[in-house]
Amino acid sequence: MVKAKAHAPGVLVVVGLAGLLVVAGPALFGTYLLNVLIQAFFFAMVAVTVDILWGYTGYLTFGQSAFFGIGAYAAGLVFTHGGSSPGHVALALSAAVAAAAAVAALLGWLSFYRGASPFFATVMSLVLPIVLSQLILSGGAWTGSSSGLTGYQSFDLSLDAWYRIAGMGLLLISTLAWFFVQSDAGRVLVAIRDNESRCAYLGIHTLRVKIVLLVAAAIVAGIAGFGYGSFSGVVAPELSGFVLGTQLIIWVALGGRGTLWGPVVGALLINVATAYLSASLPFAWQLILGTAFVAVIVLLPQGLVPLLLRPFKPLRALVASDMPPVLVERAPRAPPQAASVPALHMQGVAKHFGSLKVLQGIDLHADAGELLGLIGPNGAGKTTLMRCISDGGERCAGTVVLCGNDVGQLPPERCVHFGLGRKFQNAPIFDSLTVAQCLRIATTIIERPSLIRRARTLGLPPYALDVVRTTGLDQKLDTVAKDLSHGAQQALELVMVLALEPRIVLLDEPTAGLTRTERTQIGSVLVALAHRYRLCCVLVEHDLDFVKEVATRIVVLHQGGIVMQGSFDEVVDSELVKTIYAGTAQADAP
Ligand SMILES: Nc1ncnc2c1ncn2[C@@H]1O[C@H](COP(=O)(O)OP(=O)(O)OP(=O)(O)O)[C@@H](O)[C@H]1O
Repeated sequence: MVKAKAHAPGVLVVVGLAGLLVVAGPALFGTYLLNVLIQAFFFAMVAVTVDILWGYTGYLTFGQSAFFGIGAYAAGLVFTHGGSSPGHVALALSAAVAAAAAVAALLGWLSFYRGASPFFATVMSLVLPIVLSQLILSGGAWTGSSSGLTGYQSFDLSLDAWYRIAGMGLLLISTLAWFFVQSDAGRVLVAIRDNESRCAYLGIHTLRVKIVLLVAAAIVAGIAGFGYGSFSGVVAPELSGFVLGTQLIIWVALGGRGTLWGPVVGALLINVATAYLSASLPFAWQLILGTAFVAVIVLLPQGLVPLLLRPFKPLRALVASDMPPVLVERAPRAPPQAASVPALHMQGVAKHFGSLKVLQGIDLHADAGELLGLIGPNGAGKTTLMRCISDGGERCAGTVVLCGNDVGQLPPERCVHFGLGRKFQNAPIFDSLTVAQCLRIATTIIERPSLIRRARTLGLPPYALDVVRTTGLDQKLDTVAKDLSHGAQQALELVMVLALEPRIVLLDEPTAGLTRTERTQIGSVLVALAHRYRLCCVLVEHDLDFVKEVATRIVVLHQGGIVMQGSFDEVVDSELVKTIYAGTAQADAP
């Protein structure tokens, strides 16, 4: 069983100091500043959610203000039209949470469907606050229309108590968010931001992850809005509008996207500065703010907080330990299918792009322990065939059965659960992650990642561990993946595929760009995978010498059809294959 690693205790010191400031605040600040800070605390909670969605997951959203507005209006409406008894408070809070969650689930479902671009999701997030503001404006006396709702009673609390509640709430949310983004689950978000389609081929249901995250972020924003509406005794359509949604993004960008500290500092600083300066500089203040935003984006794309914290970089280790995990061997799970079930069975598979027929009538069968070399001239359809095997949505006709499971129209993440692993030609490894973190992401479907911790050990099946050791990756676990040599990146990509414990492995030109030594290493790894560990490997390769060394059977693809199968000698001695490679064969060759 993998044990979890606690974060360095330094973070507790930071949290303790912030907690002291929250407790001592009422003795230090005047009434006006306390009022401003309480409101800023509620806004900062939402800014933290924007940072998790945008900074860590790559989803630029203008819609978090809508959830804040939903929470604020839940308080305003219930307290105005019902009352402020404990039952009404519970009703308002439940309404804030339930409505924010429901709207977020709907928005996520509409925004993150398969094939939707990030730009589309951002546009959808822009639409939500606009629609919600219009609904509030058309609510008449019930919602207070453009004037909003004012003067309702909520909790009977002193200013000091509000300050401490809001401050502690912000501290709690920021601390939980910090543990989350540092955890193994938090690394999954970064992987989605870096390369979402690669995550799908590691079996991660990215759409589900994003929807769940959006719902959680909406609930936090809804609770913050409820707090704001209860404290201020005023709610207005602007609280759910897209201007606030844009301001949230500005606060996050100014403070430092993807840092968590940055959005909190950005939100507090700008809200306090606005409260003091907007009165004395009513016309210039927005201009100053806009200019500062542009200047930071251009000159300090990382934001202000990373710049301010740079001198303290050596102390970072006290707050977050980046020690790589210890690699351990993990016994592979028993395959759910009997050994007699073929690893791959394809029948009548076809693919066309408009009128261009790229694959036609492909019938292919491969068993466990086979190493199939798929060869053919450029444009023969080899990569397209790989895509049809690994993604049910790719082919236009025919069936693909993986380890006894018909893939139907299922997306890649579901095919992975049938035992499929696909290694891409250009190793699209996650840029911001280290080797160890990439490997951890690759084990997501085997070991559910913790939401608050990083595991201290990393379990890999024996064949994956063999590759790690023979290629020296175990010495580079804390190296950022994009800084590896091409050969090491290819090896990492292969280990990530093997960490899934696949029964069938697709490899697209695994030797491209490798040195002779690396090529030999990969060759022996593939032979061991097929013969010793009984995996079925399908290899697309232009290097015929390499294919000869490793493949047990050769399949020749030409103009979208399989024209020949057999041993290497049978294939290379064939007149048909010679003509194909000489470029004179016809599409209707046998
Ligand atoms: N998205 C696409 N839209 C239109 N045509 C495409 C698309 N993808 C591939 N093709 C065409 O399909 C044919 C087969 O392409 P594919 O990449 O599968 O060949 P290949 O055998 O892998 O070639 P190579 O060895 O050069 O990688 C080519 O003619 C290619 O131009």
